[in-house]
Amino acid sequence: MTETAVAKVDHSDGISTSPEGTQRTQSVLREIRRLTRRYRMQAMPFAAIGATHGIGAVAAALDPPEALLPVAAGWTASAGIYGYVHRNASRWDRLYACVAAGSSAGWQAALALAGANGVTAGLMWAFGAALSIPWWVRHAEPEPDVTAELAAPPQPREALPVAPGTADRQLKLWNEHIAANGKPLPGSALDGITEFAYGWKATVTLAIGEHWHTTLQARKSILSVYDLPDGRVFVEAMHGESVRKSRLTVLTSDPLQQKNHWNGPGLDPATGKFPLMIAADGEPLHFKLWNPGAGALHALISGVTRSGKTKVLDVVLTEASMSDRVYPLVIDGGGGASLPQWRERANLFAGTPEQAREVLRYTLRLIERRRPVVERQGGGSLEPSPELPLVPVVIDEAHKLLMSDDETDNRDIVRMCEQITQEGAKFGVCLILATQVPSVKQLGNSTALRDQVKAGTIVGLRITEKGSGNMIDTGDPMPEHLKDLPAEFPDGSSTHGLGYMMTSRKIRARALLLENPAEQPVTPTGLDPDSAAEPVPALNTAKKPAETAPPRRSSGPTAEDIDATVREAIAAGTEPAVDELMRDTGLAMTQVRAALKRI
Ligand SMILES: Nc1ncnc2c1ncn2[C@@H]1O[C@H](COP(=O)(O)OP(=O)(O)OP(=O)(O)O)[C@@H](O)[C@H]1O
Repeated sequence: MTETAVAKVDHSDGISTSPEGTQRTQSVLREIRRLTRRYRMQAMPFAAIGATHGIGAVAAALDPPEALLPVAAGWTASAGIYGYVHRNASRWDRLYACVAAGSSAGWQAALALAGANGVTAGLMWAFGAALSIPWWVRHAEPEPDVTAELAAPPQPREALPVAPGTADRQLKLWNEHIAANGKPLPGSALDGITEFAYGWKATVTLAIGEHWHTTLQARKSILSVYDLPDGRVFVEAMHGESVRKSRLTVLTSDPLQQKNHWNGPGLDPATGKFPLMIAADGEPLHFKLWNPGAGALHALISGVTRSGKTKVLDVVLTEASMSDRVYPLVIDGGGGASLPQWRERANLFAGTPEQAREVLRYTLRLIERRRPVVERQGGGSLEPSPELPLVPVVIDEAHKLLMSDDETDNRDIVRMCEQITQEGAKFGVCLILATQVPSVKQLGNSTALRDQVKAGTIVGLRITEKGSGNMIDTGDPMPEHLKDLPAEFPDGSSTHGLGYMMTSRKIRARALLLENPAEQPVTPTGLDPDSAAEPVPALNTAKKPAETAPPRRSSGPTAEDIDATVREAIAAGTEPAVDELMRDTGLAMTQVRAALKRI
């Protein structure tokens, strides 16, 4: 017998651990995990009935007054569970939890008095089962068809050699309907076909004289040849290879159709990035907060209402606030209604335009505070660390704060944002904006802001207007316009979070979903001593816009506000020169000039 044929034996207990045995155990464990995940909601009533029975049995076995103890503990637990549901769940769940917790408390007492093995226990199980029915009906999910999945051996995500015959079929179809003369890509070759969990990948090489953009244009024909619905074929550049080559991904099933839940912090301090989206081939796409050695990165997240922008910001803010090297500041352009979960959790939270101005001015002053730090380290850019954290200013509904109209003059906010994006990166300060459309118009018509943000990370979710994706068409052509992203998947579920991240991969992806960021812990992070010396604006005392609204311009600063800001800056040591005052106050040149004249 050869050595490899001998099953490994664990001599400590004599259990055979042959590879087949391990595989079987792993697949049983996987199946148990899958069933637990899938049926956890359905199993909840059984857990509650079992706990009620257990408490009743313990109490019945004890004599008074000790018997009171398990009942008291059970009642407290019932009240606690109800209290938790009351705070966190919908009205239906609250009502259900109220009835269930009340019944459980009643049955605990009944079992304690009448004994836990007789008719009372039977009645209690019958009552519990009846009460479970509305729960099961409400939480019933359509059972996915897993017959094929169960019949086939489990497939790991990474590429596998294709089963004989499968590649032949793909190749035959390609050669007959795509690469033949008179077909969309005559003379093209399909190589290196490999299967993965959701389909197959290959390399396409076009005939001499052709460019891979032609393969991109042939996507619809490829879909038709392989008989697939829209959105299942992706063609990507192979950077560093011949322009004739491209990577083809063909999905036989769509992993984006399911929600992909965020499952724990993933920010890597060595690279400054964390997984934010899952691409159509199941690979993660990373959001970069900073570039090691090159400073902080700005970002733009855009998409129509209900496309999932705020949820993307929730993931970004959770990763930031769980890291000991990030100190996030939050501005909610939606008047505090967009990111309410961050009101208490962010280091600073601005819910009104006036508070937003305060936070932006403060951010500009932090940049100034950090100038000597960069000088002390001899130039370059600051590397985020627990002693010197990255300061991202996250602005949701940024278009509301950046766009001006007849009623509102927000040019000072645009100017401050421009300044932060132009100067902040090397001082570890960045701007992360969320707008409805990735257009320069929504950035207050500031091409400076657009150019800076474009150099960072762009996440484009679904939009509805054609000509608006002008910040997205950078580098390689997009496989599809954001406007063409579907609002619903074929099964009728919404496509929230579906879009593209402008990384080296231009492939459809879906953002990870974090249902409730408030459940995640926050890592206390302090600013570096230079930044910490800057007085923090007292936002809680900031007036609401309604109280400050001047008659003509609802949220622009009044002349008195501007004069007061300029006076304060001069009193704090800023030279009374226009440039210096613009830098320290974030005010526009005309505003500073007018204020200096008035003062
Ligand atoms: N990645 C995702 N996966 C699955 N569902 C998501 C995802 N992102 C968001 N959703 C769901 O979509 C809905 C809308 O999300 P969200 O509030 O983030 O949208 P929005 O673009 O910020 O909308 P608005 O502009 O109206 O604030 C939410 O109910 C959320 O649960």
